[in-house]
Amino acid sequence: MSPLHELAHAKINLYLHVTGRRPADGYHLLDSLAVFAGAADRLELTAGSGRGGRVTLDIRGRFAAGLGGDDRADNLIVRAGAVLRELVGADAARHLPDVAVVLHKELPVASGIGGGSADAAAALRLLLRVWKLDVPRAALMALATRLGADVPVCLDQRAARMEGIGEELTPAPILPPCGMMLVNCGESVSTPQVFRTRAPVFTPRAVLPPQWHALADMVRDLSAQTNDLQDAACALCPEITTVLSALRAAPGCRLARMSGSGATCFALFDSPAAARAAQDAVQRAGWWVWAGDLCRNGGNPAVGADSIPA
Ligand SMILES: C[C@@](CO)(OP(=O)(O)O)[C@H](O)COP(=O)(O)OP(=O)(O)OC[C@H]1O[C@@H](n2ccc(N)nc2=O)[C@H](O)[C@@H]1O
Ligand SMILES: Nc1ncnc2c1ncn2[C@@H]1O[C@H](COP(=O)(O)OP(=O)(O)O)[C@@H](O)[C@H]1O
Repeated sequence: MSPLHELAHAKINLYLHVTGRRPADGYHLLDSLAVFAGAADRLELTAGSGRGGRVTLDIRGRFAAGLGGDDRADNLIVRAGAVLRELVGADAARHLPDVAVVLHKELPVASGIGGGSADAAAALRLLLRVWKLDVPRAALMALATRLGADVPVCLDQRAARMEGIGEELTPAPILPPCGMMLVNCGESVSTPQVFRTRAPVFTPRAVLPPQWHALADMVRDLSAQTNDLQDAACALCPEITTVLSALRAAPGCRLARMSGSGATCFALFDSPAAARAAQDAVQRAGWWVWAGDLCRNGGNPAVGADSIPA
């Protein structure tokens, strides 16, 4: 059988408000607009002849070393296989084909763009296909949430508003044409540490229109919103401030901000071409720079339906 392929796109938080805390576990409640950039990891899955639904993983690509070590059990791709086997039950899992996955890791690790979550979601999409499973959408979303708060939004890879801890998804405003640049300085930032370091204040949820017709409208609204984790991340990793200054000085930049808990920052431009044209002005030694378009309309209509077709 020839390999199946999936792209795991970078998730960008255009704004991120911390609106409260969950009493049960202290997790922070968020209001965030997540969009997906063309930048992506690539997954390749080949089914083997063995049975039992085992998932083996080989990691290659620019950021493979960031996921070092030979023990793959903790990798979100392998864990996606484990939660799906658990869902179908031990008896049925015995008959599932073993699979070999190759992850081409092209997104920086632990960098606020949800690469691990996107990989987990891509693995779920591939496993549902190769194992011919028909899982109702609600069950799939619950399973994705167990893997991480960002995994549900990565299943569809469609722009969405995220609330709760990320698992409450509603459609995003229709986005205007624009281009995006992403810059990561090479330092990973710890998400729990950023949450711990932030000032203990909350921001109300944003008011969003159903559509932004032009980039200027979206930039005007986003300018009134914030990433509430940015100051804490800059305090922990001062180079983020340098990245933001470089993006703001780039020709054609309309807005620059950090994504998620950092350290990756994004900038918006009038078009993908304008973003690409500004790339050289921003590039510094050791920085990862990507420029291009957003994913539009989502890449996975199969998981947009009520259930996953076999
Ligand atoms: C901040 C966001 C925004 O999209 O993105 P990233 O920076 O990860 O891309 C996410 O909410 C990241 O969610 P997730 O990826 O599940 O975070 P994890 O690494 O599992 O969280 C690690 C720790 O951060 C804290 N945490 C995380 C999420 C949240 N809503 N409240 C929290 O308090 C908790 O202490 C948790 O144990
Ligand atoms: N396939 C994977 N890709 C990236 N990180 C992974 C993966 N599997 C497990 N992880 C772990 O998940 C953590 C968060 O990674 P990632 O999703 O890249 O962060 P972020 O959401 O901040 O961009 C990392 O500390 C990493 O060790």
